[in-house]
Amino acid sequence: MLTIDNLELSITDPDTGRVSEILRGNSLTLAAGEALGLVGESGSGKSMTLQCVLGIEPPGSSVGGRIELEGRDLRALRGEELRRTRAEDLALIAQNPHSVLNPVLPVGKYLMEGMSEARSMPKARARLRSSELLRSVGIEESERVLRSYPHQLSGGMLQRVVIAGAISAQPKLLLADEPTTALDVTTQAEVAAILDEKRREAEMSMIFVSHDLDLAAAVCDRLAVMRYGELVEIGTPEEIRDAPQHEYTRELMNARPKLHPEEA
Ligand SMILES: Nc1ncnc2c1ncn2[C@@H]1O[C@H](COP(=O)(O)OP(=O)(O)OP(=O)(O)O)[C@@H](O)[C@H]1O
Repeated sequence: MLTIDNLELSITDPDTGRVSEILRGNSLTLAAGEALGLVGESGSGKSMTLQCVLGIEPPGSSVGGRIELEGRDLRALRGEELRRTRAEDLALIAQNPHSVLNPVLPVGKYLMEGMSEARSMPKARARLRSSELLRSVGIEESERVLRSYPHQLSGGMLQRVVIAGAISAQPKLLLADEPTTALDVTTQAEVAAILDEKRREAEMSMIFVSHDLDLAAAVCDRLAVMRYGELVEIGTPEEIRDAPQHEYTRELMNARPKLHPEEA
């Protein structure tokens, strides 16, 4: 459903004129309903890859290559078609839920606005649906949460709200950028499990950016390993774990914390 072909990104510094090569001609495909984990160290270009899919790369960027969503050239879309594709077909779950939620609006309003825009739903129906959605991501006191402002809720709760909102728009492709990194460890596992469950139920495709190889392996069908802007290896979590082909993948595997000392 998604094809990325020879994606290149360079960014020119407006002050010095220096050009940095950020992505170096990467290609990958994603099947309908498939989850792909993008892993690799900080600065390897994971977030920038998502930004190119969304068409929100930083000023000074020059992008080469092609990104197709169900045969449509995403980077050629303009105006209303671009707006509609972003609202209906793609959804971003960012690391920090505060970057998505408006601090001066109750979270219920965020959910309802998303729904009314994407699905032209009447308000009362959208409110009921928001409450159902929150319960479906494990939030029991859904009415209280709908009335709460972002600063009144925990990070884990807010990320569940963002996931509920993303799923409700029934996008074709979820783009999750380190969605649990800012949460404490127990909440990380819960939120990742909810994202995984909801995505599978709705049969959505996902690109899951993470520096945590084990977490990505738990929620993804395949892993793509990035280093210095280059995609060095793609495989199933088992292939990556048991038979890594690239030296860097082996380093990444060895660098992860050992949960089970007998693995060492
Ligand atoms: N606005 C920007 N202008 C210029 N270069 C940038 C900009 N944002 C990021 N970069 C550079 O692009 C490269 C890739 O960054 P990116 O955020 O995609 O990495 P990442 O793999 O997602 O890492 P992290 O896990 O730290 O988010 C880095 O070298 C970074 O310094």
